Amino acid sequence: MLMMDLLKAGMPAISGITSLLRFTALKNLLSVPSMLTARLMSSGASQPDLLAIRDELEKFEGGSVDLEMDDHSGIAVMMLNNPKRLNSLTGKMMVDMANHITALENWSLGKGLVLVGASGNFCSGGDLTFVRKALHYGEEMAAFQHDTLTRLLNLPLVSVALLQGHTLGGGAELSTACDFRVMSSSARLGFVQIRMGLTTGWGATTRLVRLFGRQKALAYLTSAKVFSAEEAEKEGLVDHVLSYALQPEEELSVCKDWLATNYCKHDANLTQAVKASIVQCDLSGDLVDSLRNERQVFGKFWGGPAQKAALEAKIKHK
Ligand SMILES: CC[C@@H](C(=O)O)C(=O)SCCNC(=O)CCNC(=O)[C@H](O)C(C)(C)COP(=O)(O)OP(=O)(O)OC[C@H]1O[C@@H](n2cnc3c(N)ncnc32)[C@H](O)[C@@H]1OP(=O)(O)O
Repeated sequence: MLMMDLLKAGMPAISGITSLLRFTALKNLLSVPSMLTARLMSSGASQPDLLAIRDELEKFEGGSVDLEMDDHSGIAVMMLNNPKRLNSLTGKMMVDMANHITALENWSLGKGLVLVGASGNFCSGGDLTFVRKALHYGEEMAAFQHDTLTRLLNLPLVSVALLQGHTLGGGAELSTACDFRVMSSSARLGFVQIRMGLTTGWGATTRLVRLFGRQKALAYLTSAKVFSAEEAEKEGLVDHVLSYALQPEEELSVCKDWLATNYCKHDANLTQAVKASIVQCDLSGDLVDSLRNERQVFGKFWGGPAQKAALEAKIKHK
């Protein structure tokens, strides 16, 4: 879908070089089957009905995901915005993110993307208010998130997650769907799903094995260790730690510069071509099979006794 179609679909007017996209109900945006869906169809597996799932998820309101696309620098910022709940994701935020990724897939001037949370926190996972109401809907939510985050990973842009404050559970999963991770020196990062009576719901098992190998993936997911920035850098979990105490907005600006000066300094067409070639090399049936298996396992635990006990216990992942 082209930018013109987005405008027709009801986006606010674009002013100057910055395209500020805040929209909630672009129902047509997901009508183009994504690469992942197309592969599921061609592999003959039963196809998740992403449009129906999107309509269900949209009912779980709260927060937003906002997108700013700067045509001049070619760098976009996608912000998770649910700060009172440390930017944990509601169903509506998942739908917002999916819609924005469609816009980014069609951004011809784009080179890079920063994924960040509002007010100094990246994301503390699924919004537990949403989670409690959606205990019947685990595999469907997982299918939707797998599609969205595979599309994020495969964007023709160089992406970086800026990890500030808390990056926990699903938040840590989101960070693995970006090409790079930059971490604030005081931030914390942990794959705490097992403490919540769960396996990964948003595809991080598959991505962690591909990124760091099976041994590290096993260690992160079974220990539920919450890493400091220093520990995360030593592990290779993050690519860069911001060295001095800055305000969250200053860190965003430093992170954008880090991305722009290192990986987005060349022509947009070329940058996109390099990323698209890498995605092409990386695509294999294994990814689809692995994600399908991952969400079937997740579906067995979601809504089960261990998750319910964890929700009762109101655990803090310190
Ligand atoms: C479905 C995805 C699933 C997955 O597959 O991975 C998950 O992500 S499950 C969720 C995993 N995340 C959690 O379990 C986070 C639990 N919260 C904590 O551990 C702590 O809140 C914290 C993140 C360590 C922060 O502690 P602290 O600095 O002491 O702040 P507060 O605890 O007072 O938090 C402030 C405020 O935010 C609310 N909050 C935090 N996380 C969530 C969340 N995931 N969902 C909803 N709300 C969240 C917290 O309840 C506080 O609100 P108030 O109580 O109203 O002040």
